[in-house]
Amino acid sequence: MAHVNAFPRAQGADGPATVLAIGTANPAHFVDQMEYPDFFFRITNAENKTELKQKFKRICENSAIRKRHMSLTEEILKENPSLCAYMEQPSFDARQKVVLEAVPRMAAESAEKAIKEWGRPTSDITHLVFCSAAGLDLPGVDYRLVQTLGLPISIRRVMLYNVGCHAGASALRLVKDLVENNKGARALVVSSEVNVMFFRGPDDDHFENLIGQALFGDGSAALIVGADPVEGVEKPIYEISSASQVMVPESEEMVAGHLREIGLTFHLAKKVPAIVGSNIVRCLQAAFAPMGITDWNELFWIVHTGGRAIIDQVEANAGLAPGKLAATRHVLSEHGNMQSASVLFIMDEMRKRSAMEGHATTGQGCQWGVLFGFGPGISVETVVLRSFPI
Ligand SMILES: CC(=O)CC(=O)SCCNC(=O)CCNC(=O)[C@H](O)C(C)(C)COP(=O)(O)OP(=O)(O)OC[C@H]1O[C@@H](n2cnc3c(N)ncnc32)[C@H](O)[C@@H]1OP(=O)(O)O
Repeated sequence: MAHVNAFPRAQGADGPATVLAIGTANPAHFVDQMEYPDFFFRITNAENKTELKQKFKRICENSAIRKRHMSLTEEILKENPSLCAYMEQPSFDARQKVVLEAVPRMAAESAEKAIKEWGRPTSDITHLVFCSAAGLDLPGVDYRLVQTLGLPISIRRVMLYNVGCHAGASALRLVKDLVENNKGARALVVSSEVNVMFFRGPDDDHFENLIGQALFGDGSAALIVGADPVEGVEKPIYEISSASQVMVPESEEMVAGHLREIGLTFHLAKKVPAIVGSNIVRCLQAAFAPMGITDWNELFWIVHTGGRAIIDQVEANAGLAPGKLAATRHVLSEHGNMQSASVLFIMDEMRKRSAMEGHATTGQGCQWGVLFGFGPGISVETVVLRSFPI
């Protein structure tokens, strides 16, 4: 009988996990946030709900969102009236049809961009982490990506499916463990999100549905992550220095989603922004105790674009100077809430604007940074990043 020592033991990397490339993609179609209330109430045959429309309009105006990219075009919505109903008609099949085309297409596009920036052959990719909150299909989008991108069939795949908005940060936490414990590993991390599962018409008694209709947009982001970058070949962007997760006590139904024949119904409590805000300093203290950092303005910041009020609460509770959340607010404005992809988009925006503004590091001149992912329950992911010189 073979002894257990006959199996090769994984050897750890020397250094920490490092982001080596980032790519993003969105559907070409987008909606102007100021024009959206007229479109939304027209396409859902709800123009008689004038008071509700006025309130929706105010929320769109206060959302700090300029535009959102969407897979759902007017043509698709007209062809599938069940998507425009509130909850009267089963619509799961119609939703799945859009999801099954859009999610892998955007995923492949963002991954191709990341691989191109990275500059090494796809045969060097050893792990694939894929996350999405949209739809279910087997084999999953991870499998399809291996085929489309020509990745090795021996690639080690992990799916983070229907985790929620914090999954982009969860993927960073997971990939840190994967690449630091497998010497030479190179992981492709892909998030691809569409808001197709929960698009629906308005209802007088369910205002939180309309909050969601005002916030979410579609997008995909991909990263290449590995430890010990090869000098002269790979260009490090951020080190993933630590990653932790916490469940906010007694928050089970604060943010919740339930998948039914009518698609995904969700619950958003009014106090979500306040609760997220009141937990921020505790998470920062735990994450930055090893470095002795207590001034949160010393950090560069990446915050999930849950909604303008959530970002405001984080800013106020951490006592941040104006401009600290500029990259986050820019992604909110241009894309809305792209669920798990949002924080990965902000990582990209942060390094690009750092270079454009002439900063010394990829973190707007700061050495250390924090990335916050928020999701259902209320789950909070805190990731400590270290920038690199530009
Ligand atoms: C945890 C995560 O972050 C994970 C996720 O991504 S899930 C999505 C999380 N996002 C949210 O929960 C949205 C947070 N909210 C916001 O960002 C802002 O409220 C907004 C941009 C949507 C609107 O901005 P605003 O107009 O300044 O907000 P505010 O004045 O508080 O609310 C406007 C109205 O909506 C109502 N409202 C706000 N949130 C509501 C909710 N969750 N459910 C029902 N009604 C709500 C308010 O009661 C208010 O109604 P009245 O005008 O009748 O008083």
